[in-house]
Amino acid sequence: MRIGMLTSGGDAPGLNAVIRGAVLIGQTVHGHDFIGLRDGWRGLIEADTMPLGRNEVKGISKQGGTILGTSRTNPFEGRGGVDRVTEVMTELGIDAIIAIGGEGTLAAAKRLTDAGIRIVGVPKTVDNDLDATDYTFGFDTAVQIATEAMDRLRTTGDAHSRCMVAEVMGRHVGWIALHSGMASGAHAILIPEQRTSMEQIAAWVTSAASRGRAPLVVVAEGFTLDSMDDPHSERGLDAFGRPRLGGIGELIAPLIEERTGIETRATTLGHIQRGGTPSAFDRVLATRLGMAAVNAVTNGDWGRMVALRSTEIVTVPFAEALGTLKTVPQSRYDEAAMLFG
Ligand SMILES: Nc1ncnc2c1ncn2[C@@H]1O[C@H](COP(=O)(O)OP(=O)(O)OP(=O)(O)O)[C@@H](O)[C@H]1O
Ligand SMILES: O=P(O)(O)OC[C@H]1O[C@](O)(CO)[C@@H](O)[C@@H]1O
Ligand SMILES: [Mg+2]
Repeated sequence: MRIGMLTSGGDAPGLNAVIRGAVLIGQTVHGHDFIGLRDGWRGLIEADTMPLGRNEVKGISKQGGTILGTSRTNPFEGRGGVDRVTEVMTELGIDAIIAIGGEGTLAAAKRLTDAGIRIVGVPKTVDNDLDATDYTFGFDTAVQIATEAMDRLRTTGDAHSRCMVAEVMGRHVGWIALHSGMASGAHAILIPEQRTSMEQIAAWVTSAASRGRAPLVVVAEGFTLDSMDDPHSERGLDAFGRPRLGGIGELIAPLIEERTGIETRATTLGHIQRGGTPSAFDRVLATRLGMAAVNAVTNGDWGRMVALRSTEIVTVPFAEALGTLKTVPQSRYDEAAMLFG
């Protein structure tokens, strides 16, 4: 079979390991050949391709980013649509597509599969918010990067007896904040799932400072104070028309200072969390997902994505992956909150 492969949506460390795992197992075990579709669905709609063989995937599992490029192109907009996708696949001799992306990419893949296009999905998001898989690759790396940054913020905070606010990614869910905050011993972790008042945050900060600690507050970009209607956004809209988040840390830092009298500084980690070399865990998970995606293509498991369940890689229907987001359960937040202040 000739398999077209694309990466779509925000990048995540491990994308290249998926690509390598798929190409190696696909060529050596199943005799498939591969063609790279550049910049997500755009490459499919515009028939913009690149060679994708053993040579192209040599040594790439430790590289961040994606050798295929990515975009937030909607395959149904502009020149796109089912007829155009079918036309390009016929023209390029593509029998099936492996689409690697988050819930948006998989929603587009589902619509195309429902119309008869042969697609298998690979879940991707640093936010770890896809319900059908226990973990997504990229999350472990993002948590590691964020934890290292917080360890550094704590030493400079200690030196100046300041409160440090660290903003991490997490549009809808607080997994990165919860894990990096727990790992670094944060005095408060603020996540999208839990609206919190400034009074409560100030109380945690004051409590930590009263024991001689320099307070560390970890906040996910999608967190909302109980006084806010929507997550903080000051950077316009993304290519899909959604508010770009970021800046909540800078917003709450002066409010903490005002209420506690403790000098407070904010740092936004931003895309540093998504860049650079993936952790060993993410490389292994991504490689296994890539290999499993090719097995799914070989079996004709169209409309399904590969997923991690416990230690096994399984396949689940797109619909299951798209149902609900995997939010931080109340019990996990309560457990972490016992250590706040
Ligand atoms: N329901 C949908 N139907 C068709 N296309 C969609 C749908 N939802 C999203 N898309 C398209 O898929 C693209 C990728 O989705 P999105 O930008 O949300 O990234 P993602 O794959 O979810 O990854 P990320 O984790 O970065 O959000 C969108 O920019 C949009 O063009
Ligand atoms: O800056 P970009 O590429 O639009 O991505 C930002 C978004 O991507 C994510 O990292 C993953 O979906 C979100 O946490 C964040 O809102
Ligand atoms: Mg998305």
